[in-house]
Amino acid sequence: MAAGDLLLRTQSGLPVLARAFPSCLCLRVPARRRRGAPPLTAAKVDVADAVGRRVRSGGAAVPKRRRSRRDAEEEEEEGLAFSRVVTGRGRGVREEGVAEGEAPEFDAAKSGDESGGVDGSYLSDTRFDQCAISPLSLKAVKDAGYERMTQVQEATLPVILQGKDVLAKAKTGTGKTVAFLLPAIELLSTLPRSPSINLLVICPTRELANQVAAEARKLLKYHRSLGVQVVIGGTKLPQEQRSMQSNPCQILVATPGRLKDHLENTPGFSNRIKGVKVLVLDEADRLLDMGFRRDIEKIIAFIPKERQTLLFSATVPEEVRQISHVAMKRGYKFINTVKEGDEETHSQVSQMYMVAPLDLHFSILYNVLKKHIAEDADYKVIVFCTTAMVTKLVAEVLSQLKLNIREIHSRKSQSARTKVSDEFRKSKGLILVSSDVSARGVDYPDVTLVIQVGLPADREQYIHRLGRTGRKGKDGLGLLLLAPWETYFLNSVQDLSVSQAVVPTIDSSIQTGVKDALGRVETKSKESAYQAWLGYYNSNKAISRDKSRLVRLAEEFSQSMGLAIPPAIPKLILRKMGLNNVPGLRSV
Ligand SMILES: Nc1ncnc2c1ncn2[C@@H]1O[C@H](COP(=O)(O)OP(=O)(O)OP(=O)(O)O)[C@@H](O)[C@H]1O
Repeated sequence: MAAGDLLLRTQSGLPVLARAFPSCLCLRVPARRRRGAPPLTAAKVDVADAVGRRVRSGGAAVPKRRRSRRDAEEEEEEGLAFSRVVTGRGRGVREEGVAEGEAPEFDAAKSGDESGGVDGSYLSDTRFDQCAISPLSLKAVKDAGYERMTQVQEATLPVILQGKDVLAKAKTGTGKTVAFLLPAIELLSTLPRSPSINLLVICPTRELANQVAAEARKLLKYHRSLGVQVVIGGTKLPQEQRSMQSNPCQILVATPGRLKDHLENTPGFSNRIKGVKVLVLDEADRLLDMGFRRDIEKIIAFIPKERQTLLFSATVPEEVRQISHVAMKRGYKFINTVKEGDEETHSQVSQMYMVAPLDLHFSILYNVLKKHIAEDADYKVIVFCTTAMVTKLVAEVLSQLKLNIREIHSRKSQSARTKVSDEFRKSKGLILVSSDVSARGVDYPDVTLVIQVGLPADREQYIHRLGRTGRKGKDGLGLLLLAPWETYFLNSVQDLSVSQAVVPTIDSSIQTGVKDALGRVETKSKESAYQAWLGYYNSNKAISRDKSRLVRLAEEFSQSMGLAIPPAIPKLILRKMGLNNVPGLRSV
């Protein structure tokens, strides 16, 4: 342990190594918040009690496109789909023992040793060459550099090979993709060659679909008769149609919206899909939640009942188990590799939250990023924001502050998204400002810090976003930045090891820098961000109940961007949000 390192004890009692800032005098042991403990009281940092609240999805101008042609992901980010609601699933929480002045500063340095502190606990003792897979797959697995199976791979492979339906839960970054692809490819390799689609993998985002296809290509390296294709929104439909016609592949990876498009508009496609023997819902809980569920049900109606179905995710809320029969046979097997009493997040990822009024958020964000960059030359950060337009704004402000920023969200063209995603995967010394398009599944190696600004959509989204760091047993850091009125969210993560950090002292140079940067950002970006912010928080049941409070909070957000008065919003958008005639909102 290096000088200056301190041993933190997480809520689960596991020691986590953290290197404290020299300035951090009082580092306390984060206490475990227990289920059933009383609710959080006031925020413990010395900050003014701001008002406000944040909601899911906000929308600037709404383009006229048919719903069926769009991914639910896209709609949410544009504020059209308000079905997915931010909830702090109150379990009654007490914030234990974090007294004023006692919370540690956010430790912006990567915890663990220089190598990233790889621990092998996500791996099992079983080697791939010890299991019943074909020599062709084994060769490909070796070429990919995989020797031992991960725990979820070891647990699911034999069951899937037996032909059973499986619902599998395993922590983020522990190899779920190979866990479903490998046995499915084994099955496919025994089938006679045909132009049918035999394996259909559905993913909630385009980046994830591309990534799953890339992993499949690795595993198919020596299975020369099998091929994989991707169909995702944001690309040219006729091009995909032509490519499927000229080279029909047995494996199809798709996002739901585009898949439906092909079912409705591509001749012969619904026949090809009748050949599906294995259906995979990756990020199953997301695909079965209200945002996607109807699309998934429609798609499933086209697929033969006689099939094997595999549902994978790092989070499987009880509701998902209840409705899993939508996709699976009743006798399915639930394989949960998260041990009883263990947390759904990784113990080697230090999780902190900070509470501060909105008008400090840009400065805090800048401060934390600067410190992290100074501490870690190989920094690689993802900053998650609530909506596409808020993401754009935050990226613009941070770019103005001369940080090395890339931006990704649903309003970017697919080619720009793919370019940024590929670059971020390969790079270090980069900050990705992202909406929830990067929240699930995407495997960017060596992310050193994940910052979540504002209320995550729900507990699951918090876990998945955090899961972009600490993959494959490596160390990581997570920071959740909330306004005082957002702390109710902590109730829903009270069983995770999330500790409070004090708000750092923001010196005047940071404040001035942020103010100037905001001054250089176009008013249009701020207007769009305001509108999106309003839409997002308006979709939060708890907040939208009190419209005058919502309006007040939106005004606070508008002020935090340096606007003197909140922007006017097109009448049509206000009507779509159900906010027409709400006092305090201006319309055009
Ligand atoms: N047996 C293995 N040994 C070493 N690395 C592996 C093994 N299997 C998969 N990996 C690698 O582990 C990383 C994480 O895998 P993957 O993205 O499938 O995780 P995941 O569990 O699906 O994560 P998430 O919950 O975030 O979607 C990938 O880079 C993958 O190539």
